[in-house]
Parts: sequence; structure tokens; C-alpha cells
Amino acid sequence: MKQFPRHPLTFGPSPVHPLERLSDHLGGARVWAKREDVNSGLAFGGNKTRKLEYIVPDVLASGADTLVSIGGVQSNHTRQVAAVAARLGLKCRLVQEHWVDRDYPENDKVGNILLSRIMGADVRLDPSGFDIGIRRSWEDALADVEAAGGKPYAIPAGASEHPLGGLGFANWAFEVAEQERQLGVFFDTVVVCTVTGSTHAGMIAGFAALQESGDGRPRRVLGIDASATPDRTRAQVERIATNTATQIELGRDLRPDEITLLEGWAGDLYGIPVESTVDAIRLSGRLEGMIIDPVYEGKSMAGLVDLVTSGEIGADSTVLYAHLGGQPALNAYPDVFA
Ligand SMILES: Cc1ncc(COP(=O)(O)O)c(CNC2(C(=O)O)CC2)c1O
Repeated sequence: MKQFPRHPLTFGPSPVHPLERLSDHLGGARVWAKREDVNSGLAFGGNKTRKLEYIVPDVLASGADTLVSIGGVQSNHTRQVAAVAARLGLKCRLVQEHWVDRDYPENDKVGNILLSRIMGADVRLDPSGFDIGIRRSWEDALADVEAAGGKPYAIPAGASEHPLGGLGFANWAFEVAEQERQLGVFFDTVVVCTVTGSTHAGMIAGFAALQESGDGRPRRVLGIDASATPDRTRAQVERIATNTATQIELGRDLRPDEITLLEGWAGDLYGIPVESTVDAIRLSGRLEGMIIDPVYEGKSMAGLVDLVTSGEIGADSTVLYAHLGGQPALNAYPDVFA
């Protein structure tokens, strides 16, 4: 894979470990986890921290003084942008839109948004609803920073539509291959939560590049939709995966079977947990002491549980579950577990 400048924001390779009790409980494939939720000392880290490692060199080269990004009120992404801004000594302007329609009065005071405020971000609430695309509120914030004499750096939702947004998880694929060698294991299936798409898309491009580099063993990357707008998310994954494959000089087109986004566990609305989400969160907590969140990982774990117990992921498979972080948002959902 072509190399790109990376500004280290993580502790190094994120841990990979087996989930024995969960695997025994499911009674089929063996399940392991790769833990982006403990990948960095920057405000609990997560998948966006890995993406930002490849964006920060461009930030520094641009001479910007303010990172400008966007997400829902309980966005993990904007919290990670705030942490990186703090670490780099930059200002941070965050647009927090009304992506989740829940009747929890403390929603804009706890969890991720509390952390972003603690780290000094200029947090602005906006009444606009959920959408993974480029938002007017974000464009207005960029113009606002500029009009006030600042030099903004534009980071779209989830850093996904950013030109360098797929590189973090393309590299992740190569990190997995190295850890497989060290552990003496091969993960034929990767399960990942998909919303704005560049985590999943980067993995698709990275594992394709691994195959082209000679590791021809068949591997599936299964994206579990948590956006509840799967057609838009699938199109965004395809676009970002294709762009990333070009950037890393894959040298071939991606095949349709390399882009798999599965529906069925997002429920009707982004950010609203359904029964399978809550069951998966409890199962992961009670069997492995592994905490997952109700917006993202609870939904991808619900997908993994069904795919393994149904045999769609065969009993002879070894599955790598991508834990991408997200726990701070649990503080906005205490009523769900009361
Ligand atoms: C914990 C966690 N898990 C999975 C995802 C999905 O990643 P992608 O957006 O790259 O598809 C997020 C994203 N979060 C967004 C946010 O604003 O926090 C970009 C939506 C996530 O935070």
C-alpha cells in the first residue's frame, strides 16, 4: 500500500483479543475484538482518532488555526476532533445538530458534548436533523470562523467525505495482518459498524490491497448499517472505498462482492436503540465486561450475534469484531438500562 504521512495520535497498534465467553455462548464461530475504544489517550479515542492521524499532517501544512467539524449532539467524532485540536494547540468549532430525536433532557449536557466543552471546543447546537452528507450548518461555521479572522480547517461528519478520510482504516487492514502473524490466527470475517462510511470503506480498500500484495486468503468485510439510511450510506461507502483504493494505488477496480452493507439492526432511526441493540449491549457487558454503545457498536454487535447464531457466519469462521469506541454516549441513555 502506498504510504502517506501519519501524525501519531494513538498508543500504537490497537489490542486484539479473543472473546471466549461470548464465542462459547453463541456456539458457533470464534469471535475476537480489535479495540479502537482503547487506542489513544486523547479523550477515550475511537475510530475517528485513527482517521485523524492521516488528516493532521494536512492540517499542519495548511497553517489552519481552527478545526471545524460537525455531528449529532452526542457525536463521538466531534469529541475526538476537540481532543486533537487541544493536543495540537488549535481552536475548535463544533456544530452539534439534532440528529437523535429522544426525550432525554440532559442529552446536550452529558457524555461526548460535556467532554468537548471541557476540552475548550466552541460547541454550537443546531436544530437540523440527521443526515450523513455535507451540511449547510457546517459550511456556515467555516464561513463564520473565516469572517472572524480565523483560518478554518474543514473536517466533515465522521471525517468520511474528507479526501484523506479512508486512509486510517486502509492502514488498519495491514495492522490486522501483522497482528494475525503474531497471534497465529486468520480472521476470515470482519464485522464493522457503518454510518458515514469511511471506516468500512477504508477497510475494504486496505484488505483488497492486502490481497493484491499476495495474501490471497478470502476475507469478508461485513458492514452493519447503523444510519437507518442504508442506500445513502452504501453509496457513500462505495464512493469512499473507490477513492481510497485509487489513492493507495490498488491497481484494480473493487469487486461488488467486496462492498457489503447489511441492514436489519439499525431500527427505524439513527441513534435510537432497538431491542436487539440493548440485548447485544447487555450480552457484551455481562459475558466479556466489554462496554458498547447504543448508537453504533450495540447495533453492529447485534448483527454479529444474529449472523453467528444463524450460521450465516459459519461455525468454522474466525471473526474480528471492530470495536470503534462510543461509550461516552451511554451517559445520554441511562433510561434505556434503568
Ligand atoms: C463509536 C462509533 N462507531 C462507529 C461509527 C461509524 O463510523 P463511520 O462514520 O466511519 O461509518 C461511528 C461514527 N460516528 C459519527 C459521529 O459523529 O460520532 C460519525 C457519525 C462511531 O462514533
